[in-house]
Order: sequence, then C-alpha cells, then structure tokens
Amino acid sequence: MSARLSVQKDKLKFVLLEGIHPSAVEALARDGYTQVHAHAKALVGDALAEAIGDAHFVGIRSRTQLTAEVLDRAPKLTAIGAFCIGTNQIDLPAAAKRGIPVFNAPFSNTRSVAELVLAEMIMLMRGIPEKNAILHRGGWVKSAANSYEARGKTLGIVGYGHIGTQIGVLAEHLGMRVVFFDVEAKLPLGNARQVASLQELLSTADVVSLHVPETPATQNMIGAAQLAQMKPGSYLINASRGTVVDIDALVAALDAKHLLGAAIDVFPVEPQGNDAGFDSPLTRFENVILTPHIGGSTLEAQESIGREVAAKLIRYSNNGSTVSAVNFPEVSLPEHTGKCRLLHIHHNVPGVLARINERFSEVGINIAAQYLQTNEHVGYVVVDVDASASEIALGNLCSIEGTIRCRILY
Ligand SMILES: NC(=O)C1=CN([C@@H]2O[C@H](COP(=O)(O)OP(=O)(O)OC[C@H]3O[C@@H](n4cnc5c(N)ncnc54)[C@H](O)[C@@H]3O)[C@@H](O)[C@H]2O)C=CC1
Ligand SMILES: O=C(O)CCC(=O)C(=O)O
Repeated sequence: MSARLSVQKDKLKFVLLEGIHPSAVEALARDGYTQVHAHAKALVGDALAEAIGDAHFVGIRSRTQLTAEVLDRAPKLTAIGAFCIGTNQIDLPAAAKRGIPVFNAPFSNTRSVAELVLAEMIMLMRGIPEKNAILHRGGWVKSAANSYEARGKTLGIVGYGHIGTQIGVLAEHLGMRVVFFDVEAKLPLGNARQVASLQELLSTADVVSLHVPETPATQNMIGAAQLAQMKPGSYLINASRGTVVDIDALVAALDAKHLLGAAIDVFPVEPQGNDAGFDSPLTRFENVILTPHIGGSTLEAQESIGREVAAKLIRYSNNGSTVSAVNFPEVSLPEHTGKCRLLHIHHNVPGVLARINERFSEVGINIAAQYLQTNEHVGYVVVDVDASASEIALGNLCSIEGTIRCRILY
C-alpha cells in the first residue's frame, strides 16, 4: 500500500462497477473528477483486481466482493462507495485497517423495496403468480380458492428498520395488523406492535417479510424449524439477503404446501450480471415470485443513490469529511479555505497525536486547526497548515510510527 497520496483531482481514478447510475458520473464530472471508468457488470478474480488495481476510488453495488485479498491488490484505494444499503459484500474491518473509509446510501432505495414487497404481498394473497402462469400457458381457472384480501390479515416484519417501518405504515393503510420483531427496542409506527420473539411473530403472521441485514446472526435465520412455526397457509417474502433463508427448507415447506407462496428477491448465490444464467430449486414453483434482486432497482432510487454516494466520495476527497462512513471514525469538517489540509490515518495506538504535534513543533510548522476521531482500530487526524509548509508537513506526517496512510488535499 502507498502510505502517501498527493494527487491532483483530475488524476484521481474512479472505477464504478455494476451499472451504477450515470448520475454518479455526472456528479463527479461537475466537481472536476474526470477519470471515471464505469463498467456495467460485477467483476471477480483477476478481472476485478486488474480493473481496480490503480484506482483511488471504487464504486460497487451488492454483487462485487471486496475481500481483504482484493483490497491488497488495490494499493492506491482511498475510499469505497457502496451504491446500495448493504455493505456485507465488503470486508469492512480490512478496509478500515488499510485506511479506506466505506460510504453507502442508507435510505435512497428503501421506498422502492417497500413498494415491491407490498405489491408482492397482495399478489401472493390473491394467488396471482399461479393464475398468471396458467393463462400464459393458454389455460383459464376462474376461482376464489386460496384468494384472500389483505385487509384484516397480519403482516409480520422481521427487522423494523428503514424498510420494515415503511412497509408497516403502507400495510396499515390496507387495513392490515402489523407486528414486528427486532433485536433492538423500536418505536412502533401507527398501530404496529413489537413482539418479544421471532417465534411469536412467525406463529402470528399471515405474511412474514424479512428486512434484516446479512450478519452472522441472520444467517439461515429462517430454516426448517422457523418455517414450521409459520401458520399453515401463510406466505414468506425475502427482499433482504439470500443467506437469511435456507432455500432447501423453503422448498420443503412449499412442497408440503405448508406455505401457500413466497416472493424471493435475493439468493445465496446470485449471477454476476444480466447475461449470466440463473438456477434455483425454487424455479419449479408457480406460487413463488422470483425477482432478480431488484428490490431497490427503480430509476428514482438509482439516480438518487448515484448522486448521494458520489457526493460522499467527493466530500471525502475534497474536504476529508467522513460523516456517515460505515467502518471509519466519523469527522465533520469545515472548509479549509486559505490553508492546506493533511489527512493522517493511523493504527489506534497511544501517543500518535502527541508524536504528530511534537514533530510539527520540532520543524516549526504552525497548526491552524486540528481534528481527531478514533474507533477501535483506526485513528483519523486532520491537520490544517499554511500552504508553504504543506510538503514538509506531509513528509513528517508520513514518517510517524503507526501511520497507515496520509494524504494532502488540494
Ligand atoms: N432487495 C434489495 O434490493 C434490497 C435489499 N436490502 C437489504 O435490506 C436490509 C434492511 O435494510 P434497511 O431496513 O434499510 O436496514 P436497517 O438497518 O434500517 O434495518 C435493519 C433492522 O434489522 C434489525 N436487525 C438486525 N439484526 C437483526 C436480527 N438478528 N434479528 C432481528 N432484527 C435484526 C436492526 O435492528 C434494524 O432495525 C439491508 O441490510 C439490505 O441487506 C436493502 C435495500 C435493497
Ligand atoms: O441494487 C443493488 O445493487 C443492491 C440493493 C441492495 O440490496 C442494497 O441496497 O443493499
């Protein structure tokens, strides 16, 4: 890894993967970042390493796996933009230890997911997926069997965060009762009610919708035992992460007709891009709505995410601000007009700030402003100095013991 970065704006290289909305490229260009390389697909292995090998900034969505090994092959990487909510595809501690903050878009696609889930719930309760398939085959089955109104039914939301809360509010407009399970105590919106256990939710709800992040605790959170706890004739919706549901157990519950249907947007293994094939044991069920991880894929959401995450990368690059970084000490910084700003990222061990100040004092550099924030692993110091002292200051900063990387802002 190169500890020192001192590169003019128009030389900083951005690599954007997975068809990130052009609003990101436009925002970057407006701010003078013209070295932007956009790819339509996710990349893996050597192709990924080659694409990001000399990049200063990388933008991805949910598909690209940025492991510690991949990060080691991108020595100039300064920050990562996750143009989505989930950041489970990035080794966040590994990025922090390499001095790389990760930014995401925590809200911009949440309404899109909520609307899709609401629509799927109604479609499932009316048996539309099977009826649609029958008509496409030239058949006609006009029947009210297994066809229900949403009104008066109970929706169980697992993970009552930005998405779960919006679905709860929308579902109440349909006259549904809403219960939710969350590991945290949450403010219930409307008449929603928090239940004490996942089991209570599963045994109460007519429709269960999952909105938890991918974590060790949510891995296979819905397996055979949990599916058995769901009411006979209920429905499961998963638009969170593929690892949350044990697909084989879901197949068994559908085969047994314990569940009347399901809607699945996310899968344990997803194809790399649009021309790759998809296979799943769920494809044989006409009462299962399968969608290609498009919960957040609306033009409104993608345009907004493009702007939002690009703005965070630009702010970090121009100003050093790390507000809303998901793995890094957060510092909100004022402008540094008339001064030169230096960023110093170091291992969070005692005495680094003292050493910086001693060193600057020894070489006679006056510090105009200084900011420090730390987390468990990383310390982040920002120092404003006179432009005339900047090169000497940068040299001194980079030689401080414990330095991960340092950077000068123009
Ligand atoms: N299908 C798609 O296109 C999209 C999928 N997502 C997925 O949806 C997830 C949820 O998104 P948001 O609602 O915005 O996240 P959020 O962070 O606002 O809410 C997640 C909620 O889950 C709760 N939670 C965490 N672990 C839990 C556990 N073990 N048991 C019960 N509750 C738990 C948290 O306390 C929090 O309230 C994201 O992490 C992402 O993986 C997000 C956007 C689009
Ligand atoms: O649209 C995407 O690329 C990913 C959406 C998603 O799953 C997320 O935002 O976490």
